[in-house]
Amino acid sequence: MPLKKICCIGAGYVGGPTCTVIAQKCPEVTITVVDLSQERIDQWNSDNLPIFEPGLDDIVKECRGRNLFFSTEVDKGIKEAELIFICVNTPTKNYGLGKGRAADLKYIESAARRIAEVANNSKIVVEKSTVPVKAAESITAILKANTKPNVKYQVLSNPEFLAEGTAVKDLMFPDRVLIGGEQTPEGQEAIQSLCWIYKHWVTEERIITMNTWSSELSKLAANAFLAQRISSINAMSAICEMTGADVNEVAHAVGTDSRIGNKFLQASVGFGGSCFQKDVLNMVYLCECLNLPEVAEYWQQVIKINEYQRRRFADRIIESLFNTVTNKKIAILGFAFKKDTGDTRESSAIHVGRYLMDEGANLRIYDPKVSRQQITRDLTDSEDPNKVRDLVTICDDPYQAALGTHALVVCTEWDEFKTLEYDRIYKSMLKPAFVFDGRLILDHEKLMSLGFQVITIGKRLQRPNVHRPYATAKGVQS
Ligand SMILES: NC(=O)C1=CN([C@@H]2O[C@H](COP(=O)(O)OP(=O)(O)OC[C@H]3O[C@@H](n4cnc5c(N)ncnc54)[C@H](O)[C@@H]3O)[C@@H](O)[C@H]2O)C=CC1
Ligand SMILES: O=C(O)[C@H]1O[C@H](OP(=O)(O)OP(=O)(O)OC[C@H]2O[C@@H](n3ccc(=O)[nH]c3=O)[C@H](O)[C@@H]2O)[C@H](O)[C@@H](O)[C@@H]1O
Repeated sequence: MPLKKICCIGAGYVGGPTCTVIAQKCPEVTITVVDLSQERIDQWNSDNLPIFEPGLDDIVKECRGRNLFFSTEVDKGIKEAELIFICVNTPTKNYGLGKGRAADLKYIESAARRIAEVANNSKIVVEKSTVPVKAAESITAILKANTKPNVKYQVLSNPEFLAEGTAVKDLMFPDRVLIGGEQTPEGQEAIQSLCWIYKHWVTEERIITMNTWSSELSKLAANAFLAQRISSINAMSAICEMTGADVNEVAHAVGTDSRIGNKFLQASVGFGGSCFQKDVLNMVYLCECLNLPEVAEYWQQVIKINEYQRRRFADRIIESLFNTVTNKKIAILGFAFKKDTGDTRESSAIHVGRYLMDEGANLRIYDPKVSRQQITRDLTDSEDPNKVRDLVTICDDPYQAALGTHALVVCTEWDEFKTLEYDRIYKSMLKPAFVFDGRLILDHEKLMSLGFQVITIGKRLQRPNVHRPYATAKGVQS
């Protein structure tokens, strides 16, 4: 049951932090995280880790070179390990059958084929990546079809629930660890081996075991439920803006019902991140394949509302700025998909930025953790490569970003945005100076008292003589 050597294929947002925490909690186990990307591995072996996660640097320093190793020697890592985590990316397919909805399993498959090719003793293979139901069956089929004599495999599903920005905390104190496996003696033995790892720091009642398919579906279901809550509160925010209700008050009232709970009810410019959209689309595709069109449509609506929310927010900016943003300077505060991460995958800031650029706005962008290169890559229009050069300035601080602009747009809820010197910012902006708070994090009363015109999500902030073409155009009294 006790394991000595583990390999993790994929040194990304999941593989890196997960194995770092396992290495810290299981000092008697050696863990090698392997990746095809030399650049990523070099970064993991440097003082500049490839991802920003609060608390991660210290643990990496503690374990690296002791029982935690980062390497590009994929085959060696596989050969030596008794248990292999597959933590490769599973993006939405952008070609062929299921394009735009199905998960692309090519990285999973190539990892499985590599294992089958080089393994010369038995392995437990753990699917940690988020995958469609029955992916473990495909991995098993690939492994078994290529099995060498005396090599046996057990494939487990052990989905990861960490959120970026809180990865270390989530890994140290998980709500639950989920392990799915075959309901056979060999399957149960493999499950117990993986349980042995987690039991180093997770109490037994938080380790849930079940059959493989339930485990795979539970991960998709959890993300779909979370995304659905955000779309539900964002749908409410649209009603609030039209009626005078306040979405924070509604969220509070709804969330105090203990059956509903108060988490994930923060209205916003829309959810981003590499997983919610991908996993809900994956669920939609699964339902379509299972000939469940009504169920597919139900989950598709979660994505539709998210797209609607981003578009609606951008439209409010344009309408409030007297129906045109052409040649206007707009400061974007925050580019990451949420605070405390440098990740921009599917960030709503990208979508809002692109909508405004399509209208000819000049963007001045500031984010404390996202690199210039990343912002440039995210906003580059392949059909018009000069657009970013002409319309985007990336700034080193929020004051520089705000200088000479018509409006500030908060896209990420970074704590530092709450305590900026807004009187100084107001003075440096063109008048009327607008603030669009896409995260409901600012002190709106204070901003209005400084002279700002403030527009936010899910709430109408009234001031006499405030220009509100958005509200009046929709027939609402201001
Ligand atoms: N990012 C997150 O917060 C979470 C992600 N997940 C899931 O975990 C999986 C991984 O996600 P991330 O870590 O964000 O992806 P990522 O893109 O950051 O990392 C994946 C890594 O796998 C490497 N890779 C791909 N194929 C390989 C191969 N055949 N051999 C060796 N290395 C290979 C890539 O070079 C890359 O560095 C996805 O399925 C995702 O849905 C689950 C929970 C949280
Ligand atoms: O499978 C995954 O990848 C992970 O996806 C999410 O984690 P993550 O995307 O890192 O971050 P979240 O905190 O869930 O936020 C996602 C997006 O929703 C937004 N959000 C979140 C909560 C909320 O109330 N309102 C809201 O708009 C965030 O700003 C962010 O853009 C889940 O929370 C994790 O449990 C899961 O493991």
